[in-house]
Amino acid sequence: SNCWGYGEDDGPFFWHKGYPIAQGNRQSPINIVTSETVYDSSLSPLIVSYEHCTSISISNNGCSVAVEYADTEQGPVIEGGPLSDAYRLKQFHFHWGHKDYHGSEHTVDGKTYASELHLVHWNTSKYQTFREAAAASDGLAVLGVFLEAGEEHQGLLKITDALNMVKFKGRTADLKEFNPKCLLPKNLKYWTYPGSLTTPPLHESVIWIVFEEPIEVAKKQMEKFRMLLFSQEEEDEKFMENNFRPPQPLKGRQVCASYN
Ligand SMILES: CN[C@H]1CN(c2cccc(OC)c2)S(=O)(=O)c2sc(S(N)(=O)=O)cc21
Ligand SMILES: [Zn+2]
Repeated sequence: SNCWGYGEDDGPFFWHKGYPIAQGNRQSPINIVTSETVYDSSLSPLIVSYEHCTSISISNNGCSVAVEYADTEQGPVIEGGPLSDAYRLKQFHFHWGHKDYHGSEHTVDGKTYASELHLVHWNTSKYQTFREAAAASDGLAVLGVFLEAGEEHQGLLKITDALNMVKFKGRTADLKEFNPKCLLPKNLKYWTYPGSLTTPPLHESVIWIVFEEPIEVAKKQMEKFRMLLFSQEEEDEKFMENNFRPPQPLKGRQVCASYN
């Protein structure tokens, strides 16, 4: 099991002890200062090809809830935008807070959102396995989507209705044919910058693509994430919430905007 977490004695401020890269030069998340982003006209539109979506399962891995995808040639891929290669979807997961006013990892001019969805992809053009890609500087591409409290999100219902089946750490449930395209915002304007995984092992291997427009989810859908547990059955109940890392130093990186 992980020796890191989000508590007072194993949370983000302690991670550097086991993972010195935590104090590296391209750590994530960051606060996106919109006045300092640079419009990059060379950024082509992002191409999201999620047609063949063979989701397998949804699981509580003790730090988040994740939906895993089969690792097949014709799986869901993204390309274009800041990417020089094709990146295949491996899993998506969420980060959220104790209340709706916070919970996202990236912030925008200091604004926090209720939650942040991460769709994790790996570079299948250059690397043979996910593990190999996860340690390479251009190995991963993660799409970040902000969630804010508002109208009920129909596409997310299949996920939020499945959460009671994976309440405890280590639990997995079938979740077939879930196409996450419905979780993307209407407007695919994005910011992009070179960063890292936001949890240990904190590899500096992620090209981040963060959409500006949040999606709306109902308060009762957000509440369902907060009834998940960090703990296993038979352990003291610890509600899974505030599983987000705070913004990290930019260290001179430039954040590019896909739009002017
Ligand atoms: C526990 N969370 C991570 C698990 N993974 C991971 C990555 C690389 C190596 C590895 O073990 C060697 C596991 S992961 O790729 O699924 C991701 S993506 C991600 S985030 N929040 O930056 O999008 C965190 C993690
Ligand atoms: Zn994440």
